[in-house]
This record gives sequence, structure tokens and C-alpha cells, in this order.
Amino acid sequence: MSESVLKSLSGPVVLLGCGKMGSAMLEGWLKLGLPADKAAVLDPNLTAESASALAAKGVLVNPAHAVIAAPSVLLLAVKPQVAPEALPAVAALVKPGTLVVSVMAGRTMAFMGNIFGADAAIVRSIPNTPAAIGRGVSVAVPSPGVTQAQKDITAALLGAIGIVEWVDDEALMDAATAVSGSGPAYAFLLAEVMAQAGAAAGLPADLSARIARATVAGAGALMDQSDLSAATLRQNVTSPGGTTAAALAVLMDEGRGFPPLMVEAVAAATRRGKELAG
Ligand SMILES: NC(=O)C1=CN([C@@H]2O[C@H](COP(=O)(O)OP(=O)(O)OC[C@H]3O[C@@H](n4cnc5c(N)ncnc54)[C@H](OP(=O)(O)O)[C@@H]3O)[C@@H](O)[C@H]2O)C=CC1
Ligand SMILES: O=C(O)[C@@H]1CCC=N1
Repeated sequence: MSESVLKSLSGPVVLLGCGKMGSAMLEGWLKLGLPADKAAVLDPNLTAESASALAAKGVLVNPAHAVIAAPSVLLLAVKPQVAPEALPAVAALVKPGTLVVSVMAGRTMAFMGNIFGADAAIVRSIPNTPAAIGRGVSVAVPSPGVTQAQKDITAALLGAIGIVEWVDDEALMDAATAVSGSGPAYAFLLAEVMAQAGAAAGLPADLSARIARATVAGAGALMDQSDLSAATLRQNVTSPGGTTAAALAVLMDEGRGFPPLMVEAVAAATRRGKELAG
């Protein structure tokens, strides 16, 4: 389904901003069958190396706007901070029937509607970096002008990099950003601090880093393949009166453990999303 949707788009997919997120998505679309000549990248800061690698695949790199036929999709993957300058510069590319998909944290439908028109078909979404290996999580909300066919196109574009969860209420997007958008960083941090703690407990630092990293990755893979809840998987590690129980008494402390700390962290990320809203 996703494959046929991407192969049968009438106009190109124009990617504004080809950094970490944009390039991971573009790679996913090309793998899933988006014809390279149906992809155009607008990013004045691309390295010469990236530009020529994309051009060699047949992707249009920084074409003049006049040569871009009515896009099926304009995908916004610039940083929210550059949006006030970068989005108006591409507003004229949006034609009747063009779907605008944003992956920018914070930036609201209202902000984008002011630039692309109040009736524009816009999807605000938030992916995450496991997109680079096709294991991303995206949360998306459509504006009222988005048709079912455009939802299918969005599902294909975001589905090319992982799973997609739709929500109806834009107010949920900042909290979703705080959980799944930023979330991979929390898991990587876990590997980092476990490595540091292992070294503090006497392990050689390189050994500690290797086993911490492989443990976080292995736990993620186990959770992925298991039908059991995260809580049950945790309990399966925890022998009564054993070592894990001793550690979890610290980590699950209701005053200073993970639960209150994560609530505080997600609240801070949610607040930052609102600050970036514009
Ligand atoms: N990284 C992540 O985990 C996630 C990011 N996002 C969102 O994705 C968006 C991109 O983030 P990320 O990929 O990390 O950021 P990057 O900085 O890696 O990518 C943004 C790209 O846009 C380029 N750029 C800057 N100005 C313009 C312009 N005027 N026109 C076109 N391109 C421009 C940047 O160049 P230069 O670097 O030289 O400025 C860069 O190549 C952000 O809005 C972010 O909120 C969403 C979910 C997860
Ligand atoms: O840190 C950020 O603002 C972006 C959005 C979610 C992940 N990275």
C-alpha cells in the first residue's frame, strides 16, 4: 500500500532541510520506491559530498523553484528556529492539492497556516531518529483540510521510516514530542550513565561501555519481540531479594528515582515545545 502510494504520486515530494531527520526520511522513501526524480531537496547548507551523492541517485538538489512542478508534498524538516525565515521562502511552491507535512518540534498549525494559508492541507508530525533504520515512531495530527488520500500519502511517507500514530488533538503534540521525539536520547543517556556507573564500580571503562550499550540494545530488542509488558519484562529480571531489587529500590524511589525524574524531564521538554511554538 505505502509502496504503491509513493510510486503513484502525481507531483514531487519536496524536502525542505536535509539534515539528520530529513536525510533519514529521504533514504526511507527512496528505499520504499519513491522514484528519485520525484524527490527534490532544498537545503542551501548541504555539503558538496551529500549534494553529489543525492544528485547521483537522481534526486533534484536545490533546483530553481520555477522548475519544481506542483508538489504533491512539501515536507518541512528545518529547525523550528529557522522556520520564520525558511518557510515563507517556499510558500509559493504550495499549490492547490499540495500537502504540507511538518516534522518540526513545537511549530503549530496556526503558525504554518499563517504562512501557507488558513485552508492549506497540513499535517503536523513528530518522528524520531530510529527512523534511520526504519524503526522510527511518528505521531501525526492532520488539519481539517487534509483529505483521506493525503492522510494515506502521509502514512506512506512516515510509514517508510517506522510506525505512525495519528492523534486528533494538536494539543497532544508537545507531550508526544517529549516522549517519542526526544525519547531515543533518554535511552542513549541510560547507556551512557550505566557505563559511567559501571566504571565507578570498578569495571574497566571500555568494558563497561560495551556491556552497558549491548544491554540497553538487547533489552530494547527483547521488548520489541516480546508480547509482555515492560513492567513484566522488568519483573522477570528481578529475583526476590536479589541484586536487581536492590538497584530498583533506588531507581524506582518515588521521591528521587526515575518516576519523578522522568515526569520532570518530559514536562521540561513539553514546555520547551510550547516555547518553540510561534
Ligand atoms: N533530530 C531529531 O531527533 C528530531 C528532529 N525533529 C525535527 O526535525 C527538524 C530537523 O531536525 P534535525 O534534522 O535534527 O536538524 P538538522 O540541523 O540536522 O537539519 C536541518 C537542516 O536544514 C538546513 N537548513 C537550515 N536553514 C535552511 C533553509 N533556510 N532552507 C533549507 N534548509 C535549511 C540545515 O542546515 P545547517 O545545519 O547548516 O543549518 C540542516 O541541514 C527540526 O524541526 C526538529 O525539531 C523531529 C523529531 C526528531
Ligand atoms: O530536540 C529537539 O528539539 C528535536 C525534537 C525532538 C527530538 N529532537
